Amino acid sequence: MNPDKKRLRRTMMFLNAQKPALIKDPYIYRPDSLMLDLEDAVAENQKDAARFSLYHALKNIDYRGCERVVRINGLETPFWQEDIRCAVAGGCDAIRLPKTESAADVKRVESAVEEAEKEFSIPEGKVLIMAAIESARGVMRAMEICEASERLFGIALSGGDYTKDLHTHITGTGIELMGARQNMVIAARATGVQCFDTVYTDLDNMEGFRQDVETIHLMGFDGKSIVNPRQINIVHEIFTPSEKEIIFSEKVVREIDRKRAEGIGVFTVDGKMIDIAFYDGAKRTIELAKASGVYKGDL
Ligand SMILES: CC(C)(COP(=O)(O)OP(=O)(O)OC[C@H]1O[C@@H](n2cnc3c(N)ncnc32)[C@H](O)[C@@H]1OP(=O)(O)O)[C@@H](O)C(=O)NCCC(=O)NCCSC(=O)C[C@@](O)(CC(=O)O)C(=O)O
Ligand SMILES: [Mg+2]
Repeated sequence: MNPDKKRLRRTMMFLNAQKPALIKDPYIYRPDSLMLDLEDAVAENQKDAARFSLYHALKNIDYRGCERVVRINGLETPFWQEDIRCAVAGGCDAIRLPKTESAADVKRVESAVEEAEKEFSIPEGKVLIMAAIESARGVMRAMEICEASERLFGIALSGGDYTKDLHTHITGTGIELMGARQNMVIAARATGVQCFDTVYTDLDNMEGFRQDVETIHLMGFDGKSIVNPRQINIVHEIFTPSEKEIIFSEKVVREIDRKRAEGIGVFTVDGKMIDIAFYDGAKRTIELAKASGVYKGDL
């Protein structure tokens, strides 16, 4: 398995691949992933120019550890195959397929990526895939989409197009996204891939943004698509375990190991009932703290 499938992706920041001012140094904001967009941020008559900038940016800029995902145009357009060739030739880490509706959609992208890897002598399996789900049909097929390819690391909800398909709109309350969010995060967990929430476009409403991120964090998402560097710190703060959570998780892991050796199954830590069911969650918190660079312990 490509180890990058499981990498940390709290923030996945969109930027227009055509705009030199945006693509020249976005790593300075330290998002976990960059999503260089060839789709909706690029006007129809600018697709060639955007691909040209994208290729040169991927070839020449050191993005200093930020993952480089390229959002290609949809399969219903004449652009997507050339988008994949340019992205793979440039050395991207992953392809984001918009408007995914079925496993067959993912497989078409998988074949094109395989061909491009051969054509440009890229090691086989290097380029990963993520699928954005932007319709009711896609949400209902989330599980088959998650299982469509060994290269697929995750699925992402795209709320703008999805709510349009649902005959509603983004309200800021999250009510209109509830069913899709729940269905997608369950499908992702059931199949062992990651799950990402949609963008929040009301850029000046930071309190609303914080509430939105807190909600999706509690729902079990791995991270969020974002559109602006001002959104990064809030997502990282909420998705990075706090010192208190890390210390408690360490105690839980150590106590479960100790008590298990003594033949004791249920006990308390800091006044809270603990048994084996808490082990994996505590371990996950420690792994997340390590991946986020905030772990100082020795577990
Ligand atoms: C919104 C705005 C124009 C505001 O610009 P402003 O300049 O007013 O912002 P400021 O805050 O003033 O910027 C302060 C400094 O940060 C720099 N800076 C800003 N944004 C940056 C960035 N993204 N990357 C790097 N740098 C950035 C800026 O250059 C400045 O640098 P400097 O001048 O040096 O100080 C800008 O953010 C932006 O373009 N965002 C990305 C938009 C985009 O790609 N949309 C398509 C994807 S969504 C979609 O398609 C819907 C979806 O498909 C979604 C789904 O799939 O989930 C669905 O269906 O829902
Ligand atoms: Mg969209």
